[in-house]
Order: sequence, then structure tokens, then C-alpha cells
Amino acid sequence: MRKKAEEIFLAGVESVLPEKLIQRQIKRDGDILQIAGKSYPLSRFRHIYVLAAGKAAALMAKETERILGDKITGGHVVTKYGHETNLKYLKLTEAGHPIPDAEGVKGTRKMLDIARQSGEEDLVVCLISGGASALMADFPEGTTLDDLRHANELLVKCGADITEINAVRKHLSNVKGGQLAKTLYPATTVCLILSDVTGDRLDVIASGPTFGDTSTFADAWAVIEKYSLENSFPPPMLNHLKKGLTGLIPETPKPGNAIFRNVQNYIIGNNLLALEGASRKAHGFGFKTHIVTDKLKGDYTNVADFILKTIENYQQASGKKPVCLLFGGEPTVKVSGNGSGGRNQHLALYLSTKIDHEKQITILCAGTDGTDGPTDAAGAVVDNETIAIAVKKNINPRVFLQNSDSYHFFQQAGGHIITGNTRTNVMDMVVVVIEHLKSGHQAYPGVEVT
Ligand SMILES: Nc1ncnc2c1ncn2[C@@H]1O[C@H](COP(=O)(O)OP(=O)(O)OP(=O)(O)O)[C@@H](O)[C@H]1O
Ligand SMILES: O=C(O)[C@H](O)CO
Repeated sequence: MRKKAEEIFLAGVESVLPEKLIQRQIKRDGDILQIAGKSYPLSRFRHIYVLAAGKAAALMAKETERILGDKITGGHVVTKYGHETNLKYLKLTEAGHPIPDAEGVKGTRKMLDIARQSGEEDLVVCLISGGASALMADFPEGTTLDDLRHANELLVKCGADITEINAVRKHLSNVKGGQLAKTLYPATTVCLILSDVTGDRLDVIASGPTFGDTSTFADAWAVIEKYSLENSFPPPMLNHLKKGLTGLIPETPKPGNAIFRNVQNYIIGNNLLALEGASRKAHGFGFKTHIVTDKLKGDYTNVADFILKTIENYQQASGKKPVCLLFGGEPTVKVSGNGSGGRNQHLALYLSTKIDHEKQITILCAGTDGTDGPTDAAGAVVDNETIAIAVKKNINPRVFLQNSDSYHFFQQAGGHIITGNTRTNVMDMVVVVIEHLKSGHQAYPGVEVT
């Protein structure tokens, strides 16, 4: 069943590959370019630029290049190391993710230079995907790249969700929070977005570079306070936020602002699309299949409780046919200790300590981008054998959980899902396969984790 769970996950990833999604949205017939169903006569525009950022940016850009060909005047792509591709008309910068680096700063400057060149008679196609907040690396005057790196590290590890993290990022940037659109104004701007955020919020995905920001300096400051970052956050960054609070620095452009008049934003793929692809595969295997949610969020322990409760409900309601339950979204993990792992491996390890060891339940948790945290694994798969193996090998899951070291647990116990980077990114998936249904729920004796 581990193999089948993995194949179901991979089918989900396959259905959100960037080339496919771009082909569906951008079509060209001679002079007429159709983007998301809207026609743009190419001869109307003086220049056509393409700006792309995110983990899926390279492949989104490549397909756009294939369709637009020599109509493209120029453009720039910023993507994560190892996600590059050969491009003919566009330049590409590979940069640091999840921690921003100097290459990200250079690439972002190049994007902004092109944005500044664009004018009223130009068409700009933006291709945005998850990861772009870290890849589009810029920082306020009076602060440094080291400050940005430190701030980013604190934000992603403090347990804040992506809406909170990005409220802060947007207020420490000149490109995020609608500010790319501000630089592009008044060019005609069409932004195609691959969502890696629950609810597909345009102001949160990649910190919403082309959409009106609903968050404020006050919201950003509230995040600093909520996660007690006042003493650890870089002081120049705190000063910038404080200045914003007192009105010394202008707010990010808000929805309804005239600078968004010529901007269209479209979601071209999301977690639900991946779950649907996974569901078709599971059906093909003969499983009774159900997409439970594409909105998993919050602390991983609560997410685990929800998954276990759903499993229990299905166990009671189902007949003999094996069941596949699909969940999508993005749990959060507050990292403690100095281990290595990611939220999917962490959640899978936690779940392994909670599933009934007498039942045939297989649970796979993995990131659709193929990278779970700063590790080379996409996630992990666990079943009723996992804890038995741990006991045999004399390794204690609780110790690994406490040290945020799920990666090394699975290295020893087996169960890693390794895909390499998939060059797409629509959050995480949880695939649950249940066979031989019985009622009742009992965790493996002696390893209850709270
Ligand atoms: N040792 C660890 N154990 C568990 N989770 C970890 C660990 N180290 C980092 N993480 C988690 O990994 C996440 C960052 O990694 P990853 O690159 O997979 O995130 P991402 O959400 O895909 O990035 P982005 O949102 O920028 O696309 C953070 O949410 C952090 O809590
Ligand atoms: O880049 C980001 O901000 C996250 O991946 C969410 O889109």
C-alpha cells in the first residue's frame, strides 16, 4: 500500500505541472493572444515582457516562451537553485530558498528594472508561484541582506502561518504587497498564479506582488508581538516596521487603488486540482475515494487530530472496499531543537505514533514541490509497521519529534518519499489508505506522544 499511496501522490503532482497549466491558459492564434479567456491583439503592444518568480517559474516561463516566441521583448525569471531551465528570450537567476540570498537580490533588481522600463503601451505577463516571497529578495533602506535572512529564518520557524509571515514580508519590501504592480503601472499586466496557499488568497500567495494588500504595518507588528520576536528580530527591520506604524513609511497599495486598474490576476492551478488528479488515480486502483479538504492548516497536532478523526469516521461508515482519503493544505510546525526535517515528515512521524497498530492504515504526507523543509525528501509514508520498526531499531519517535529531527527518524526507519524537485508547488498532500476496516482506535502501546 505504501507504493500505491506514493503513486496516488505522484498522480496529483503530475496534474499540476506548470507546462500543462500554462498551455491551458495561454493560447495564440496569429496576432491574437488569449490569456485566461481574454483576447490581447499583440500588434496593440509596443513591447511584451515576461516576469516570473517562484519554484514553478522556470517551467511556467519556458512554456510561455514557446507560445509567444519572438514576440517577447525581454523579461526575467527568478527561481530556486536546481529549478533552472534553458530559455531563449528570457534571462534567469537561480536564488536561495527558503532563506533569501544575494542572487535573489540581484534577480529581483533585474525584475524591477524591467518593470520600470515598461509603459502604457506594453503588455507584461507575470508568472507567479509559491516560494517567490523568499526568492524575490529585497529589503528596506537602512537594513541589510543579513537582516533579511535572519528575519526570514525567524518567521518561517516561529509557528506563524503564511498569512502572518507574509504580512511581515510585505511590509519589509518594495516588490511585495502589490508593489510590483505599482512599478508596472500603467502597463497592461496579466498575472498567472499557481497557488500554494489555502483559500488561494491573491494577497498572500508569493506575498501578492500584483494584488492589493489587505494587511497593514499594524498587522505586521501584531505578528512580531504574537510570536515574541521583539528581542530576536533584527533591530533595523523592527525600526522599519515601527516607522511604518507611525506613518513615516507609506502603506502598501490596497485593493481598489487605481494602480491595479490595468492588472488582471488569475489562479491557474491549486491544491484542489492536485487532489483531483490523485483522486482519479485512487479510483483507478479501485479505492472508494474521498477528497476530504484542501484547507488543512494550523498546528500539526490539530491537523493530525482531524485526520485521525476522519479516518475513524470512515472506518465506521465503510464497507469492505479499501478507502482512500485525500487531504491538502499546509500544517505548521514550531521548530524546536537542532534536528532536520520538514512539516510533512514531522506530521507523518507524529501520526505514526497515533495510528492503531492493529489496522492496515497507510498515511503519506508530502510536499508537492518535492522538498519538505530544508531536506532532500518530499515527505514520508507511515503505517502500522512504522513504530514496530522503530522499537526494533531502538529509536524513540518522541525524541525525534522533540528535536524536530523527523528526517533522521525516517532515514533509519525507512519511509522517505523522494521525488527530487518537481518544479511545481501547490502545498502539501496527505494520502490515507485504509484496508481491513475495524472500529475503535488505539495508539501503539507505550509511545503516546502529546
Ligand atoms: N526541522 C524541522 N522540522 C519540521 N519542520 C521544519 C523543520 N525545519 C523547517 N521546517 C518547516 O519547513 C517549512 C519551510 O520549508 P519549505 O521550503 O518546505 O516551506 P514552503 O512553505 O514550501 O516554502 P514556501 O512557502 O516559501 O514555498 C517551515 O514551515 C518550517 O516550519
Ligand atoms: O512564497 C510564498 O510566500 C509562499 O510560498 C506562499 O505563496
